[in-house]
Amino acid sequence: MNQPAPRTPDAELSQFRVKGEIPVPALINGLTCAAVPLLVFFAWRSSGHGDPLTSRLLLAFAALLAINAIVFLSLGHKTLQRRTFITLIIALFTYLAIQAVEDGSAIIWLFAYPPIIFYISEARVGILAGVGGWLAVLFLFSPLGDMVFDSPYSTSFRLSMIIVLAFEMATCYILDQSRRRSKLGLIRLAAEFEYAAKHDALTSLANRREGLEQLETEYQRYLRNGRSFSVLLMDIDLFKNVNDSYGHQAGDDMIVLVARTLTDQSRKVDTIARWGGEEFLVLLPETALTEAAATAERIRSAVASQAIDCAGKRVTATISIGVACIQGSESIDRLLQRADEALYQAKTLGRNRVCQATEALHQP
Ligand SMILES: Nc1nc2c(ncn2[C@@H]2O[C@H](COP(=O)(O)OP(=O)(O)OP(=O)(O)O)[C@@H](O)[C@H]2O)c(=O)[nH]1
Repeated sequence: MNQPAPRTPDAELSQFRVKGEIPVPALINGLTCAAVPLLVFFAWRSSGHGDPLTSRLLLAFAALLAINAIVFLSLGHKTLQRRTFITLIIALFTYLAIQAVEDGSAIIWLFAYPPIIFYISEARVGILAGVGGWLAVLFLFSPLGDMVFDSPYSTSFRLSMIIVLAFEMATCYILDQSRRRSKLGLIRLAAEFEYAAKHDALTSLANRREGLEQLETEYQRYLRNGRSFSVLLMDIDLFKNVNDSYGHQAGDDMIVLVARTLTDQSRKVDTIARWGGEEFLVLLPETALTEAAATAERIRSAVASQAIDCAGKRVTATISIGVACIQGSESIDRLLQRADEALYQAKTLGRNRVCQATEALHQP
């Protein structure tokens, strides 16, 4: 009965955006806008330094980043945009490091890599890409890397770079985890608020507002496809006596017991709502009057067979039910009014019974 509020798995975090958060595609486009002129500038400098290969490659990276942004703006494919961007920046940073572009100072741009990679990827990918990048730099600066690439970096620069990069990776990871946890907390809070707004706190059934919403949805479906639906309006008999004789807590227990019985006796497609204090409404989609009356009878009999325990005493309850099936072009209000009239009839006929709102007697 006490269903928890819906939970959001970590993997689905990226599908939600909290207010104020920069969307990943927008961040990538922004970084692209900043990177393209920078790359063109450094390409121009490399050309001036007599390094046409680096110049051409930097221009190629600039062009590919721009194309990636244009493809995203035309197709809107977020995953393609993100993966292409990650691939391009990994290739770019690798080239900057290995070729010691700008007399080796271009490797400092590597510090931009961890915050970007953690922000735009899932946590797992961020860790893999971050640690992978750091290990690649470690290899480049190792004696083995020296043999392969012959880098010009000094020993003290290598040492500082490796340590500071590891420090930055760890800091980015911690901050990113904190950001993700905060976001998850906000999403869960929003889900709990939404759940509380639609459900009754005592029984966890839909509340009256949610019941009316479902009724409206079913009504619109009926207007479209003509498939009738029915409602059961029910009320616990002489409930005031339970409160007066056994206390308010016993009354609450009785309400919970009836709610649980209704849930057990209904289909998954039915909506069960706590309509008022000791009043409930069951919405039966695609159900005619005869079928609805049979369901009501089954519910009535199930409730009558249950009891709550009050200080060792078995206290039973009965309910009266009014059944109505939508007809013609009547409104929801009119349908509920007919169900209410049938419920009133069940009460006046002696309670613990089901009464149908017959079409002949109750034309809209
Ligand atoms: N324990 C408890 N009592 C409630 C709750 N909501 C409403 N009630 C009580 O339910 C009682 C409803 O009583 P009435 O409307 O007079 O009807 P009844 O005694 O059920 O009699 P009939 O409907 O004519 O069979 C009132 O005493 C309300 O105080 C609730 O959430 N918990």
